[in-house]
Amino acid sequence: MYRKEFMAMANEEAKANVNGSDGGPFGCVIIKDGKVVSRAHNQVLVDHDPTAHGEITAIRKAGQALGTHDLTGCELYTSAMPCPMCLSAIIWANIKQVYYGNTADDAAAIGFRDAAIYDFINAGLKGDMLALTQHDRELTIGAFKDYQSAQKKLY
Ligand SMILES: Nc1ccnc(=O)[nH]1
Repeated sequence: MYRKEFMAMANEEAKANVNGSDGGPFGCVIIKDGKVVSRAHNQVLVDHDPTAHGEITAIRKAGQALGTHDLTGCELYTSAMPCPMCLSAIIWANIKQVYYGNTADDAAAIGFRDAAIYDFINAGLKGDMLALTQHDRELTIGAFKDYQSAQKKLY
């Protein structure tokens, strides 16, 4: 169930980057059983890490706090609509509930590319944002096959 106090907390994290200079104005809080597991803001600039979005940083901290990569049962509050990278990370983490404040268009209005990346994906990964081409599958497929065989031996 949505609780405004947690969105306010995510917003406080976002505002920390308006006054400070760790990165963009994005904050995130992860909740489990009504308790804060982690809170974080965008650290792209301070970490020299383009993946250090508020959501990714909060997921990393939650994994450390809970001792697992599986955040089943957690809820995520973010001050802005997750970008495609963060959306994927949230799904990989098995988080099933996300509450967000600002929209991707709001982020575009202050110069962030979230909406442009969604447009690229919706256009079937075609366009000049990224050249994405497949090569030499016969070279790379072996690791997948070996992984599958090894896993099967475990059961
Ligand atoms: N939703 C977001 C977009 C960009 N950066 C972030 O940290 N979060």
